[in-house]
Amino acid sequence: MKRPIALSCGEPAGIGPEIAVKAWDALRAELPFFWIGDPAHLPAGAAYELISSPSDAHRVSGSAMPVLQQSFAGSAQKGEADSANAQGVIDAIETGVLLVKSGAAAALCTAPIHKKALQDGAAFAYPGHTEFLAALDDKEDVVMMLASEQLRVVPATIHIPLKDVPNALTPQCLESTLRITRAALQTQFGISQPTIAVAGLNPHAGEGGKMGHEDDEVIAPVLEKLRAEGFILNGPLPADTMFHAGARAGYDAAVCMYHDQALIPIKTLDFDKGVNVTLGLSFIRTSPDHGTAFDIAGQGIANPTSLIEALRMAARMSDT
Ligand SMILES: NC(=O)c1ccc[n+]([C@@H]2O[C@H](COP(=O)([O-])OP(=O)(O)OC[C@H]3O[C@@H](n4cnc5c(N)ncnc54)[C@H](O)[C@@H]3O)[C@@H](O)[C@H]2O)c1
Ligand SMILES: N[C@H](C(=O)O)[C@H](O)COP(=O)(O)O
Repeated sequence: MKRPIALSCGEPAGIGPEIAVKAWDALRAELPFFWIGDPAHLPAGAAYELISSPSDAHRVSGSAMPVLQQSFAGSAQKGEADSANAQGVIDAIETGVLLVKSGAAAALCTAPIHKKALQDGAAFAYPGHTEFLAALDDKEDVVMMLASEQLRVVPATIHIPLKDVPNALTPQCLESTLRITRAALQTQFGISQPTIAVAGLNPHAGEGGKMGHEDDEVIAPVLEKLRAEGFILNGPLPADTMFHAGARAGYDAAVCMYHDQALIPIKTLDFDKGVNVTLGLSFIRTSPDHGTAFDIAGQGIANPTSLIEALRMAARMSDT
């Protein structure tokens, strides 16, 4: 019997609860998951049933969304985070991690959190799930990949101000990112000899040093070192010509130098079906590629497709 996937509820004031119910309705006959959250945050009339253990998810899933109750101290006014809920949001993620690490759940999928709300309400010390999960899993280096059928992208630096990117782009950071990315392409995506395109940092990949030196002095030497180990790497490439269809046909994943250099192309190409997957953890974790969408929360119009694809990817990657 397939082990269920744990879905943490994310920010109650966001669209997480409503897309969870929509995802359950779409996947009820395909894959089992249980939602870690407070049923009071679900849309009125949602079909749910409380469970006491992940092993109950199968029995329930065909007719109702299985819910593992998580308590919250605040209200859940859609569209406006209540900082009193911050600890409950964090606890739901930690419960999911415990259950996946114990083997009770096959993988963890996380609904969107509102990072500032967690920082304000619970002094959350992490920029996002990725860094928090790495700490919970005692992993120094993990990688955030955004993946869809059209493109896989990895930013070498994530949730830091743009002005801090050049200093954060150390040879160690880039080498670790490339090693984790290649290993995941081989083991999780079944590509034995993956080709990875690597973006430059500067316009025109530095134009031979005329527009910056990181491309020639930091990025290129790392690529040379790894090519000597058998990595198939293209770059450093001018980022503005890496993502058209013809370019994408030439590689299996693109490693970029900072958050938006990676996320703009995939969210432009495939916002509805993009999935965020964390590589380098001891367990499988995926999430939708979007956030809490406060501007539409509670209107019942949120698109569940990215969450559905995130749950499907978690199931595929965990062979559940
Ligand atoms: N995986 C995550 O936990 C995650 C991912 C991205 C952003 N965030 C957080 O979410 C908060 C808001 O971020 P943001 O405004 O930059 O991005 P966002 O994705 O929440 O919203 C951007 C725009 O896309 C729309 N949108 C997003 N998801 C949608 C969906 N499923 N269906 C229909 N429309 C959708 C929103 O209505 C909004 O107009 C921030 O706190 C951010 O840190 C969390
Ligand atoms: N950076 C991602 C995005 O913009 O879609 C998202 O915030 C993921 O962050 P975490 O999974 O680390 O919360």
